[in-house]
Amino acid sequence: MKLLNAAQIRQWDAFTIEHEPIVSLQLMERAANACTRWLLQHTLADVYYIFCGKGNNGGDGLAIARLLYNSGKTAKVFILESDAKGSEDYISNFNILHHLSAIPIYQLRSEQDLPVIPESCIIVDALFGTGLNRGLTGLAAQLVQHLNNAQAPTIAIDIPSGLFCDQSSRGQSVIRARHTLTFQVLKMAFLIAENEPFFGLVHLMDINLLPAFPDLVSTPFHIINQALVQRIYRPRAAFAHKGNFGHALIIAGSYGKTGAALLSTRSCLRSGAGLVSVHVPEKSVAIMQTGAPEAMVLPDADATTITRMDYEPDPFSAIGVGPGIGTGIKTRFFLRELLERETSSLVLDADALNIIAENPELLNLLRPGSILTPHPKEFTRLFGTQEDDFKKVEVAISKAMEFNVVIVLKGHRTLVALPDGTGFFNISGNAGMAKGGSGDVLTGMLTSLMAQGYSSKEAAIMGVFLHGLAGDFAATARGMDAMIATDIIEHIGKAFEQLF
Ligand SMILES: NC(=O)C1=CN([C@@H]2O[C@H](COP(=O)(O)OP(=O)(O)OC[C@H]3O[C@@H](n4cnc5c(N)ncnc54)[C@H](OP(=O)(O)O)[C@@H]3O)[C@@H](O)[C@H]2O)[C@H](O)CC1
Ligand SMILES: [K+]
Repeated sequence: MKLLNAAQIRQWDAFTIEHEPIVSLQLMERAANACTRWLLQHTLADVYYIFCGKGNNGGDGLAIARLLYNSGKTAKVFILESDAKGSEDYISNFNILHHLSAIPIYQLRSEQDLPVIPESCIIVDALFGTGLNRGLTGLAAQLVQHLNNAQAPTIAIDIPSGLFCDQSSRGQSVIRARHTLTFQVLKMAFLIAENEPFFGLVHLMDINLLPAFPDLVSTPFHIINQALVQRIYRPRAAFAHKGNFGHALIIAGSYGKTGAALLSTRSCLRSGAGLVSVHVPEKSVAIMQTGAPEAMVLPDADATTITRMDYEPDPFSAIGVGPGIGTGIKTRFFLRELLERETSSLVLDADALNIIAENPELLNLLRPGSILTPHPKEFTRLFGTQEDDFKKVEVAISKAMEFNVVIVLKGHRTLVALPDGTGFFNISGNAGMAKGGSGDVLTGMLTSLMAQGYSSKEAAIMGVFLHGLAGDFAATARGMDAMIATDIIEHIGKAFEQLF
């Protein structure tokens, strides 16, 4: 699914008005109705303090005030005054409300006008939406601070006021909402980690914008959804045999970190590969054969670390390397040797990435189509510090292009950055997965998918989606606090079932 920017969303609005057709005031009414229904269903307050700017976001707020009043609620409206005369639909809604006279309207012209906000009310933030084109200053910034200091919860309409859709809002005055009721589609701002304090829980309000529009525009960003992954997924043929599903190799573990090897191997086994081998330090062999009897074990010559490749890499259709291997000198030599040899595509994770970060020339040895799976800290070690998280997305994509690899930048909204310059955000998964071992599970899954012949793009998109979905099932079964990486593995099967 395409991730549209603010300008494209406004064009979609205009497209719907022209082709449905619907007059824009009615589209605003549709939007306000959706928000009002949500407020009536999900909030218990009997008074709503509705703060409006003078654009269409403010127009939404005025319409919501009227609809809440019609449903028996008390609404008070506060207008952030400015020299602007107001958008057409704002003015229409203002006139309707003015004639109604039952809803008090207060004009905010200076700091003295900022109202005392009772704890028991609900604040509705309809100051600025997708039309924000500069940071908030003056009274607008003071009002935002005033609302953020209030005890009452804030519900933002479309996007928290002051938050830019498509660029960083670092250092800006932004509303901190408990919930955001956003129209039709997610905005990029909601997928970026640094914005977490602002948008709270995001709820999509379907306002029936015409579905034909997104096909008419191009965008570098996409959201990974079930439909996309279903298109990638290839059901297993009934007459297939294990030879049809590739042979995956996991290279992982060191003394005290055999668990990482076990998690990667188990998740690899659970993700469909025909055969799975695992290269571990010699001392880990018994643990691996007991913990993952379906896998074949290639013991390292060294007792406690990965040091040598005493086997030919040719039979393996994909190799995952890194979980728990450490960054010792022999392991570093091993990784260089692996990168220099002609092998199938690699999935590089954890300490493999840390070794590369310390020896950046190794980046030039990466085989095209390899997948790198850094978490934000590993990403910084590899590619330096960026001034904000939007920049991080930009750098991930430019590095994917430069080295012709797929970069999976892990996080709550994992980004799959592709060498063709596009980026795919994953929206499955939950905070219960923010625990040791989750990344090892992803490495195993990606290696398994690559081994089966999925391209690195397909494997990365499908893998992060299934990993998150398995995590969501694990959270349902065990709870976010109690769930562990093994629970994610246990639910990979159920995640696959959603693709049939
Ligand atoms: N697209 C949809 O699905 C629908 C959206 N709706 C709602 O409309 C808003 C977008 O409305 P818009 O009028 O385009 O913009 P805003 O209300 O966000 O902003 C209005 C004007 O405010 C000025 N502005 C921008 N930044 C600042 C600032 N930092 N300080 C002061 N003023 C600012 C700017 O005008 P200028 O002339 O001053 O540049 C904006 O134009 C969307 O978010 C939805 O809530 C529809 O109701 C339904 C469909
Ligand atoms: K808003």
